[in-house]
Amino acid sequence: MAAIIDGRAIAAKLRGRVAEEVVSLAAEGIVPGLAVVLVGDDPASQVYVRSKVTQTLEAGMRSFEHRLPASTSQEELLGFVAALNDDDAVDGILVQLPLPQHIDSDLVLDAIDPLKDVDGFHPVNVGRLSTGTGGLIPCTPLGCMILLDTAIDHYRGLKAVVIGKSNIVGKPVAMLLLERECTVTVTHIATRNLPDTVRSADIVVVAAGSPGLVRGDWVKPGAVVIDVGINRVERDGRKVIIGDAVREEMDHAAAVTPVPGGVGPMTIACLLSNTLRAARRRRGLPGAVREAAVA
Ligand SMILES: Nc1nc(=O)c2c([nH]1)NC[C@@H]1CN(c3ccc(C(=O)N[C@@H](CCC(=O)O)C(=O)O)cc3)C=[N+]21
Ligand SMILES: [Mg+2]
Repeated sequence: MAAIIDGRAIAAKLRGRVAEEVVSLAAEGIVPGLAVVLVGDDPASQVYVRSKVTQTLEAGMRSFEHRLPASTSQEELLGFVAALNDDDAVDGILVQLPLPQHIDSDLVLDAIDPLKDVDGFHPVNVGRLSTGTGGLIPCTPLGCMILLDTAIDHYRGLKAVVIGKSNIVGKPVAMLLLERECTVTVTHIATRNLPDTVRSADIVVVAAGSPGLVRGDWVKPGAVVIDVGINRVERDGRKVIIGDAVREEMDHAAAVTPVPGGVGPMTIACLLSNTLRAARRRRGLPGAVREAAVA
């Protein structure tokens, strides 16, 4: 039977550690603050932003929630980001994606102060990740690594197959696996013989946004499967959330993450940890939770 990696419990533990560090920072008169900017009224985004705000407050940090109308112009949003860059109470800035069609998200991400870029999407942080020179690491990939750490002691030489090549998950998680000296193959929707490639993997990270893509016979016995997919589908007339892997077919895996309750909760816990890290870094204080969580 595959072990089920309990993302909810591991995320709760990480949030607890962040909260403890927030208490010790408060003794030095520092309260980390996270600004979350939501443009428009996408229902899924509203739910995520609500969780982010609640969990930020629960960790003892300041939350600045900004809801802007869908009609906000690119110039207005850029001006807004500039003001948050200049606001000393703001340690972390997250602009919720996706943005409305008329806004160029790359321009907006480029405008965020890299030191406050808790999503790790700014080109400076992307570059720092690829050269292994510090910087802020994207939350979902960081969460994947913390979950993997519960199932894997030695990464060196293991074969990792990433399915998905997004800037948000696929590419950065590949970099983190490479950093651990895995042999990394990044695959995607155009990859030929995808099942055969996946069958060679000791570690499978699937972030394809394709419900039930990874079947049991794609997965080598003893492999670890990290499922990043969050797909809202209808099953027997009920709306449910499923991942990119068919979990009922994964008994022969060593460990798998559930959906929900796997990677998702880790994403927000890592956002809080990145905010704490940004607050320390900006003041020239040494590291934060991440070093302890991802050695
Ligand atoms: N700038 C930016 N940064 C993000 O990090 C970002 C974003 N934009 N846009 C949307 C995606 C999605 N995302 C999730 C966060 C938490 C869960 C989560 O907590 N999921 C739970 C609940 C799932 C549910 O009920 O919807 C779970 O998987 O168990 C999922 C997805 C962050 N995102
Ligand atoms: Mg999940």
